[in-house]
Amino acid sequence: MALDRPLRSVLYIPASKPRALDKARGLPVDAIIFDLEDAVTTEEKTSARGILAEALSQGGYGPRMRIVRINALDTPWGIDDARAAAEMGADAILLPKVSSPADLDALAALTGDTPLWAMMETPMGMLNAAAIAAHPNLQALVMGTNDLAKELNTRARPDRLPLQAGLGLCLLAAKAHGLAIIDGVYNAFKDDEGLEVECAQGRDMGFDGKTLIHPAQVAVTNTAFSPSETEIDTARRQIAAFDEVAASGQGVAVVDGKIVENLHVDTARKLIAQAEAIAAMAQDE
Ligand SMILES: CC(C)(COP(=O)(O)OP(=O)(O)OC[C@H]1O[C@@H](n2cnc3c(N)ncnc32)[C@H](O)[C@@H]1OP(=O)(O)O)[C@@H](O)C(=O)NCCC(=O)NCCSC(=O)C[C@H](O)C(=O)O
Ligand SMILES: [Mg+2]
Repeated sequence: MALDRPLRSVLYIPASKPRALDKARGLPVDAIIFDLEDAVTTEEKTSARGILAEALSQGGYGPRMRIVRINALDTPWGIDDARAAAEMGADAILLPKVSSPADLDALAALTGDTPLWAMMETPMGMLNAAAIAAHPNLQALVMGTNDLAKELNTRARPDRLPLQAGLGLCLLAAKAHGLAIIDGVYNAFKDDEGLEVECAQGRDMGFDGKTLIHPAQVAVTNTAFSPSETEIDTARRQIAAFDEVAASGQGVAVVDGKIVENLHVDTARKLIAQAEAIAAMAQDE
């Protein structure tokens, strides 16, 4: 299931917090994950489901993609969450701790045609990433770097070296199957500089965007995952230069001292399309 839209900033909102659910209606995020899992206490699990259903029925989220993260199906809440989420009219349902395609089969049996997203956050999930990404109902992978770090007993490092194998496997799996892939959260939500570094790393690696935990992280992330003015200018000049040489029967142009072939033009056109989609989304808000 291909998903062709901006997903730079994907904000988690605890479904138990009406004030945050309301605030999100005015935030410039590309997508929202309404969370019934880790951000919601055991005592609030059931009431959060009702609060979320009410918020989604009221609407007001505009062009933002709406995803509901349920509890795992082997928890006391998972099956009821899945059934309720399928009735909420969300754009997708996100299943945590997916370790094999069978986890998604079990969810799809409860949710029908609703598109699915998968949290990638267990060692077995990393090893089965290719099989998981091949699931027909799946639209996107979301990295759960907190759970993955816990399972691997890693130390936190700014370069995320201990997580690189898992991040890389999931990226390859997503790209091989044409899925979107969103990077994990940056926990220090008041540290803009650290967030910038981690966003740049994720963007360089090929992630489509980053999951966020606080509104203060939105601006930095949107900027990091948007094409810059320089990139847009270079892409336009590459397309023009290639069209010019192609008209005279040649297959290679040179821009800024670097060759431009048809594959580079594909990348340039994709970048321009992304910039246009971001601009269109901003107008819809
Ligand atoms: C981290 C927080 C607990 C901080 O909350 P709070 O102290 O209320 O922050 P502020 O006072 O600075 O809030 C200012 C206003 O912003 C609103 N707000 C805060 N957070 C959000 C949000 N996520 N979405 C929308 N709005 C938000 C507050 O309501 C204030 O509004 P107002 O009063 O009108 O000014 C809190 O940010 C929070 O709970 N964040 C989400 C945490 C979360 O979702 N965790 C689970 C996901 S992370 C994860 O599980 C990843 C994965 O599974 C893994 O394994 O890695
Ligand atoms: Mg997690």
